[in-house]
Amino acid sequence: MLKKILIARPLPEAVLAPAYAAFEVDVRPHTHPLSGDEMRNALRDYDGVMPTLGDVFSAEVFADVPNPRCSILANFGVGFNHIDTDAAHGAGVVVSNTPGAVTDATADTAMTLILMSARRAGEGERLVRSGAWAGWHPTQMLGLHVTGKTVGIVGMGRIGQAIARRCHLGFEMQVAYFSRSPKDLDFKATPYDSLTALAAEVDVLVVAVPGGAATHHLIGADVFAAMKPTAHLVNIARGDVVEEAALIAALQEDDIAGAGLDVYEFEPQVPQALRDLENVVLLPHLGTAALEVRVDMGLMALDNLVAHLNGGQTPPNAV
Ligand SMILES: NC(=O)c1ccc[n+]([C@@H]2O[C@H](COP(=O)([O-])OP(=O)(O)OC[C@H]3O[C@@H](n4cnc5c(N)ncnc54)[C@H](O)[C@@H]3O)[C@@H](O)[C@H]2O)c1
Ligand SMILES: O=C(O)[C@H](O)CO
Repeated sequence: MLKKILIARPLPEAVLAPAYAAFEVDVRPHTHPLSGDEMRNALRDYDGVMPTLGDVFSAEVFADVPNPRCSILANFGVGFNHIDTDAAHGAGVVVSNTPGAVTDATADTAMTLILMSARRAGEGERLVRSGAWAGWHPTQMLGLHVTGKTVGIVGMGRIGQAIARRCHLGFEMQVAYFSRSPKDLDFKATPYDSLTALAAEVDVLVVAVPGGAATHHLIGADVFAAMKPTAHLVNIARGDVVEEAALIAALQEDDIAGAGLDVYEFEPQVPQALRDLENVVLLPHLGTAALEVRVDMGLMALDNLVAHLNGGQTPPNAV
Protein backbone atom coordinates (compact mmCIF):
# COMPACT_ATOMS: atom_id res chain seq x y z
CA MET A 1 0.00 0.00 0.00
CA LEU A 2 1.29 3.46 -0.89
CA LYS A 3 2.18 5.79 1.95
CA LYS A 4 -0.02 8.89 2.20
CA ILE A 5 1.41 12.39 2.02
CA LEU A 6 0.08 15.93 2.17
CA ILE A 7 1.63 18.61 -0.04
CA ALA A 8 0.72 21.88 1.65
CA ARG A 9 0.59 24.13 -1.44
CA PRO A 10 -0.06 23.77 -5.18
CA LEU A 11 3.25 22.86 -6.87
CA PRO A 12 4.44 22.61 -10.50
CA GLU A 13 3.30 19.50 -12.38
CA ALA A 14 6.95 18.41 -12.72
CA VAL A 15 6.95 17.82 -8.96
CA LEU A 16 3.43 16.43 -8.65
CA ALA A 17 3.81 13.74 -11.34
CA PRO A 18 6.63 11.86 -9.53
CA ALA A 19 4.86 12.47 -6.21
CA TYR A 20 1.72 10.69 -7.50
CA ALA A 21 3.91 7.82 -8.75
CA ALA A 22 5.47 7.30 -5.31
CA PHE A 23 2.65 8.05 -2.88
CA GLU A 24 -1.06 8.51 -2.31
CA VAL A 25 -1.06 12.30 -2.46
CA ASP A 26 -3.33 15.07 -1.25
CA VAL A 27 -2.39 18.50 -2.59
CA ARG A 28 -3.90 21.30 -0.54
CA PRO A 29 -5.38 23.72 -3.08
CA HIS A 30 -4.66 26.91 -1.07
CA THR A 31 -1.68 29.30 -1.18
CA HIS A 32 -1.99 30.57 2.42
CA PRO A 33 -0.27 28.87 5.38
CA LEU A 34 -1.75 25.86 7.16
CA SER A 35 -3.94 26.71 10.16
CA GLY A 36 -3.23 25.12 13.55
CA ASP A 37 -6.02 22.61 13.01
CA GLU A 38 -4.77 21.74 9.53
CA MET A 39 -1.30 21.08 10.97
CA ARG A 40 -2.71 18.91 13.78
CA ASN A 41 -4.82 16.94 11.27
CA ALA A 42 -1.82 16.59 8.99
CA LEU A 43 0.25 15.07 11.80
CA ARG A 44 -2.62 12.66 12.61
CA ASP A 45 -3.73 11.66 9.11
CA TYR A 46 -0.63 11.44 6.90
CA ASP A 47 2.62 9.46 6.88
CA GLY A 48 4.52 12.48 5.61
CA VAL A 49 3.93 16.18 5.00
CA MET A 50 5.61 18.66 2.66
CA PRO A 51 5.07 21.98 4.47
CA THR A 52 6.65 25.30 3.59
CA LEU A 53 7.29 28.85 4.76
CA GLY A 54 4.54 30.10 7.08
CA ASP A 55 3.43 26.66 8.29
CA VAL A 56 4.28 27.17 11.95
CA PHE A 57 4.74 23.68 13.37
CA SER A 58 5.21 24.89 16.95
CA ALA A 59 5.81 22.92 20.15
CA GLU A 60 2.09 23.44 20.95
CA VAL A 61 1.02 21.81 17.69
CA PHE A 62 3.22 18.76 18.35
CA ALA A 63 2.06 18.61 22.00
CA ASP A 64 -1.56 18.37 20.82
CA VAL A 65 -0.82 15.28 18.71
CA PRO A 66 0.87 12.62 20.81
CA ASN A 67 2.07 9.66 18.71
CA PRO A 68 1.55 11.27 15.30
CA ARG A 69 1.13 9.04 12.25
CA CYS A 70 3.36 11.52 10.40
CA SER A 71 7.06 10.69 10.73
CA ILE A 72 8.55 13.31 8.39
CA LEU A 73 8.12 17.00 7.61
CA ALA A 74 9.98 17.43 4.31
CA ASN A 75 10.12 21.21 4.17
CA PHE A 76 9.86 22.89 0.76
CA GLY A 77 12.61 25.50 1.27
CA VAL A 78 15.99 25.69 2.96
CA GLY A 79 14.85 27.91 5.86
CA PHE A 80 13.02 25.85 8.49
CA ASN A 81 12.73 28.32 11.38
CA HIS A 82 8.93 27.96 11.20
CA ILE A 83 9.30 24.37 12.46
CA ASP A 84 10.20 23.66 16.09
CA THR A 85 12.74 20.95 15.31
CA ASP A 86 13.28 19.98 18.96
CA ALA A 87 9.55 19.40 19.38
CA ALA A 88 9.42 17.53 16.06
CA HIS A 89 12.29 15.24 17.03
CA GLY A 90 10.71 14.74 20.45
CA ALA A 91 7.54 13.56 18.70
CA GLY A 92 9.55 11.20 16.48
CA VAL A 93 9.17 13.39 13.40
CA VAL A 94 12.19 13.83 11.12
CA VAL A 95 12.61 17.26 9.48
CA SER A 96 14.38 17.85 6.16
CA ASN A 97 14.96 20.91 3.93
CA THR A 98 16.15 21.82 0.43
CA PRO A 99 19.71 23.23 0.69
CA GLY A 100 21.57 24.12 -2.49
CA ALA A 101 18.50 24.14 -4.76
CA VAL A 102 17.82 27.71 -3.63
CA THR A 103 21.36 29.11 -3.51
CA ASP A 104 21.95 30.73 -6.90
CA ALA A 105 18.46 32.16 -7.28
CA THR A 106 18.57 33.73 -3.83
CA ALA A 107 22.05 35.14 -4.46
CA ASP A 108 20.74 36.63 -7.72
CA THR A 109 17.92 38.27 -5.77
CA ALA A 110 20.48 39.72 -3.36
CA MET A 111 22.37 41.18 -6.34
CA THR A 112 19.12 42.64 -7.66
CA LEU A 113 18.53 44.34 -4.30
CA ILE A 114 22.14 45.54 -3.99
CA LEU A 115 22.00 47.20 -7.40
CA MET A 116 18.46 48.51 -7.05
CA SER A 117 19.15 50.07 -3.66
CA ALA A 118 22.61 51.41 -4.55
CA ARG A 119 21.46 52.89 -7.87
CA ARG A 120 18.05 54.04 -6.61
CA ALA A 121 16.24 51.95 -9.21
CA GLY A 122 12.93 51.66 -7.31
CA GLU A 123 12.80 55.40 -6.74
CA GLY A 124 13.68 56.03 -10.39
CA GLU A 125 11.02 53.65 -11.64
CA ARG A 126 8.41 55.37 -9.48
CA LEU A 127 9.52 58.74 -10.88
CA VAL A 128 9.05 57.62 -14.49
CA ARG A 129 5.71 55.96 -13.73
CA SER A 130 4.49 59.13 -12.00
CA GLY A 131 4.93 61.16 -15.19
CA ALA A 132 6.95 63.74 -13.22
CA TRP A 133 10.38 62.94 -14.71
CA ALA A 134 11.76 66.19 -16.14
CA GLY A 135 14.66 64.60 -18.07
CA TRP A 136 18.32 63.60 -17.64
CA HIS A 137 20.82 65.98 -16.08
CA PRO A 138 24.29 65.40 -14.64
CA THR A 139 23.28 65.47 -10.98
CA GLN A 140 20.01 63.56 -11.27
CA MET A 141 19.46 60.81 -8.68
CA LEU A 142 23.09 60.02 -7.94
CA GLY A 143 23.58 56.70 -6.19
CA LEU A 144 26.38 54.47 -4.91
CA HIS A 145 28.82 53.17 -7.57
CA VAL A 146 29.07 49.53 -6.52
CA THR A 147 32.12 48.48 -8.56
CA GLY A 148 35.22 48.27 -6.39
CA LYS A 149 33.38 48.92 -3.13
CA THR A 150 33.29 46.63 -0.07
CA VAL A 151 30.51 44.16 0.67
CA GLY A 152 30.01 42.68 4.15
CA ILE A 153 28.27 39.31 4.36
CA VAL A 154 26.51 38.38 7.60
CA GLY A 155 26.31 34.57 7.47
CA MET A 156 28.89 33.20 5.02
CA GLY A 157 27.04 29.96 4.23
CA ARG A 158 25.91 28.63 0.87
CA ILE A 159 23.95 31.76 -0.13
CA GLY A 160 26.38 34.18 1.53
CA GLN A 161 29.26 32.68 -0.44
CA ALA A 162 27.30 32.78 -3.71
CA ILE A 163 26.59 36.49 -3.10
CA ALA A 164 30.23 37.17 -2.18
CA ARG A 165 31.46 35.43 -5.35
CA ARG A 166 29.10 37.45 -7.52
CA CYS A 167 30.23 40.70 -5.84
CA HIS A 168 33.91 39.78 -6.10
CA LEU A 169 33.99 38.36 -9.64
CA GLY A 170 31.30 40.51 -11.22
CA PHE A 171 31.83 43.84 -9.49
CA GLU A 172 35.46 43.69 -8.29
CA MET A 173 34.25 44.25 -4.73
CA GLN A 174 36.29 43.57 -1.61
CA VAL A 175 34.59 40.97 0.58
CA ALA A 176 34.40 40.97 4.37
CA TYR A 177 32.22 38.79 6.56
CA PHE A 178 30.85 37.88 9.98
CA SER A 179 29.80 34.28 10.52
CA ARG A 180 29.24 31.82 13.34
CA SER A 181 32.11 29.56 12.29
CA PRO A 182 35.37 30.13 10.34
CA LYS A 183 35.10 29.45 6.60
CA ASP A 184 37.56 27.91 4.18
CA LEU A 185 36.85 30.03 1.10
CA ASP A 186 38.16 29.85 -2.46
CA PHE A 187 38.20 33.67 -2.74
CA LYS A 188 39.79 36.43 -0.67
CA ALA A 189 37.54 37.58 2.18
CA THR A 190 38.32 39.25 5.50
CA PRO A 191 36.66 37.69 8.56
CA TYR A 192 35.40 39.93 11.40
CA ASP A 193 34.52 38.71 14.86
CA SER A 194 32.52 41.85 15.61
CA LEU A 195 29.35 42.59 13.66
CA THR A 196 29.47 46.32 14.37
CA ALA A 197 33.13 46.50 13.30
CA LEU A 198 32.14 44.84 10.01
CA ALA A 199 29.16 47.19 9.63
CA ALA A 200 31.43 50.22 10.06
CA GLU A 201 33.76 49.13 7.22
CA VAL A 202 31.42 48.16 4.41
CA ASP A 203 29.46 49.94 1.68
CA VAL A 204 26.85 47.19 1.43
CA LEU A 205 25.88 44.89 4.31
CA VAL A 206 24.06 41.72 3.22
CA VAL A 207 22.18 39.50 5.68
CA ALA A 208 22.27 35.77 4.84
CA VAL A 209 21.98 33.96 8.20
CA PRO A 210 19.21 31.46 9.02
CA GLY A 211 16.21 32.73 10.99
CA GLY A 212 15.39 31.57 14.51
CA ALA A 213 15.98 32.53 18.13
CA ALA A 214 19.78 32.80 17.73
CA THR A 215 19.56 35.46 15.00
CA HIS A 216 16.37 37.30 16.05
CA HIS A 217 17.11 41.08 15.82
CA LEU A 218 20.80 40.36 15.15
CA ILE A 219 20.75 43.52 13.00
CA GLY A 220 19.52 46.33 15.26
CA ALA A 221 20.12 49.98 16.14
CA ASP A 222 23.78 49.33 17.09
CA VAL A 223 24.51 48.00 13.61
CA PHE A 224 22.75 50.91 11.87
CA ALA A 225 24.60 53.39 14.10
CA ALA A 226 27.90 51.77 13.08
CA MET A 227 27.17 51.82 9.32
CA LYS A 228 28.38 54.65 7.08
CA PRO A 229 25.64 57.11 6.05
CA THR A 230 26.43 56.15 2.43
CA ALA A 231 25.99 52.40 3.07
CA HIS A 232 23.11 50.09 2.15
CA LEU A 233 21.55 47.12 3.94
CA VAL A 234 20.21 44.11 2.03
CA ASN A 235 18.19 41.32 3.69
CA ILE A 236 17.39 38.10 1.82
CA ALA A 237 17.44 35.91 4.97
CA ARG A 238 14.45 36.11 7.31
CA GLY A 239 12.60 39.30 8.23
CA ASP A 240 13.03 39.13 11.99
CA VAL A 241 16.83 38.93 11.75
CA VAL A 242 16.52 42.70 11.22
CA GLU A 243 14.80 44.81 13.87
CA GLU A 244 12.37 46.50 11.47
CA ALA A 245 11.56 49.48 13.74
CA ALA A 246 15.28 50.29 14.04
CA LEU A 247 15.71 49.96 10.27
CA ILE A 248 12.79 52.32 9.62
CA ALA A 249 14.29 54.87 12.03
CA ALA A 250 17.72 54.59 10.37
CA LEU A 251 16.18 55.11 6.91
CA GLN A 252 13.97 58.00 8.07
CA GLU A 253 16.96 59.76 9.67
CA ASP A 254 19.26 59.03 6.68
CA ASP A 255 21.63 57.22 9.06
CA ILE A 256 22.13 54.82 6.15
CA ALA A 257 21.64 55.52 2.44
CA GLY A 258 19.17 52.77 1.66
CA ALA A 259 17.97 49.23 2.04
CA GLY A 260 16.81 46.37 -0.15
CA LEU A 261 14.46 43.85 1.45
CA ASP A 262 13.04 40.53 0.27
CA VAL A 263 11.73 39.51 3.71
CA TYR A 264 9.91 41.27 6.57
CA GLU A 265 9.65 40.93 10.32
CA PHE A 266 5.87 40.39 10.27
CA GLU A 267 5.59 39.02 6.74
CA PRO A 268 3.41 39.49 4.73
CA GLN A 269 2.61 42.67 6.67
CA VAL A 270 4.92 45.50 5.61
CA PRO A 271 4.57 48.61 7.80
CA GLN A 272 3.16 51.74 6.16
CA ALA A 273 6.21 53.66 7.47
CA LEU A 274 8.47 51.40 5.40
CA ARG A 275 6.24 51.60 2.33
CA ASP A 276 6.27 55.42 2.59
CA LEU A 277 10.06 55.64 2.32
CA GLU A 278 11.79 56.38 -0.99
CA ASN A 279 15.15 54.95 0.10
CA VAL A 280 14.06 51.32 0.37
CA VAL A 281 13.43 48.64 -2.25
CA LEU A 282 10.70 46.17 -1.28
CA LEU A 283 10.32 42.73 -2.90
CA PRO A 284 7.66 40.14 -1.94
CA HIS A 285 9.98 37.25 -0.87
CA LEU A 286 11.03 36.55 -4.46
CA GLY A 287 14.34 34.84 -3.55
CA THR A 288 13.62 31.49 -5.23
CA ALA A 289 10.75 32.54 -7.49
CA ALA A 290 11.73 30.89 -10.78
CA LEU A 291 9.97 27.79 -12.13
CA GLU A 292 13.05 25.58 -12.45
CA VAL A 293 14.16 26.50 -8.93
CA ARG A 294 10.76 25.67 -7.49
CA VAL A 295 10.83 22.35 -9.39
CA ASP A 296 14.30 21.55 -7.99
CA MET A 297 13.11 22.43 -4.47
CA GLY A 298 10.03 20.23 -4.84
CA LEU A 299 11.99 17.29 -6.25
CA MET A 300 14.49 17.58 -3.40
CA ALA A 301 11.71 17.60 -0.80
CA LEU A 302 10.18 14.59 -2.58
CA ASP A 303 13.54 12.73 -2.52
CA ASN A 304 13.55 13.19 1.25
CA LEU A 305 10.03 11.79 1.55
CA VAL A 306 10.85 8.82 -0.68
CA ALA A 307 14.10 7.99 1.17
CA HIS A 308 12.39 8.10 4.54
CA LEU A 309 8.93 6.68 3.83
CA ASN A 310 9.66 4.22 1.01
CA GLY A 311 13.36 3.47 1.63
CA GLY A 312 13.41 3.42 5.42
CA GLN A 313 16.51 5.64 5.30
CA THR A 314 17.55 8.87 6.90
CA PRO A 315 16.44 11.58 4.44
CA PRO A 316 19.47 13.01 2.59
CA ASN A 317 18.70 16.53 3.81
CA ALA A 318 17.66 15.82 7.39
CA VAL A 319 18.26 18.81 9.67
N1 LIG B 1 14.63 35.23 0.48
C1 LIG B 1 14.47 33.95 0.15
O1 LIG B 1 13.62 33.59 -0.66
C2 LIG B 1 15.38 32.92 0.74
C3 LIG B 1 15.71 31.82 -0.04
C4 LIG B 1 16.54 30.86 0.50
C5 LIG B 1 17.04 30.99 1.79
N2 LIG B 1 16.68 32.08 2.53
C6 LIG B 1 17.21 32.21 3.90
O2 LIG B 1 18.64 32.19 3.82
C7 LIG B 1 19.12 31.42 4.90
C8 LIG B 1 20.52 30.94 4.60
O3 LIG B 1 20.50 29.88 3.68
P1 LIG B 1 21.85 29.06 3.35
O4 LIG B 1 21.46 27.94 2.46
O5 LIG B 1 22.93 29.98 2.93
O6 LIG B 1 22.19 28.49 4.81
P2 LIG B 1 23.60 28.05 5.38
O7 LIG B 1 23.32 27.25 6.59
O8 LIG B 1 24.44 27.45 4.30
O9 LIG B 1 24.30 29.43 5.78
C9 LIG B 1 24.01 30.14 6.94
C10 LIG B 1 25.30 30.74 7.48
O10 LIG B 1 24.98 31.57 8.59
C11 LIG B 1 25.93 31.36 9.61
N3 LIG B 1 25.30 31.66 10.89
C12 LIG B 1 24.34 30.96 11.53
N4 LIG B 1 24.00 31.56 12.68
C13 LIG B 1 24.75 32.68 12.76
C14 LIG B 1 24.85 33.72 13.71
N5 LIG B 1 24.11 33.73 14.82
N6 LIG B 1 25.72 34.72 13.48
C15 LIG B 1 26.49 34.70 12.37
N7 LIG B 1 26.44 33.75 11.42
C16 LIG B 1 25.58 32.75 11.62
C17 LIG B 1 26.33 29.89 9.49
O11 LIG B 1 27.63 29.66 10.01
C18 LIG B 1 26.30 29.68 7.98
O12 LIG B 1 27.56 29.96 7.42
C19 LIG B 1 18.07 30.33 5.08
O13 LIG B 1 18.10 29.77 6.37
C20 LIG B 1 16.77 31.05 4.78
O14 LIG B 1 16.19 31.54 5.97
C21 LIG B 1 15.87 33.04 2.04
O1 LIG C 1 14.08 29.34 2.80
C1 LIG C 1 13.75 29.28 1.62
O2 LIG C 1 14.11 28.37 0.85
C2 LIG C 1 12.87 30.36 1.04
O3 LIG C 1 12.78 31.45 1.89
C3 LIG C 1 11.49 29.84 0.76
O4 LIG C 1 11.01 29.20 1.89
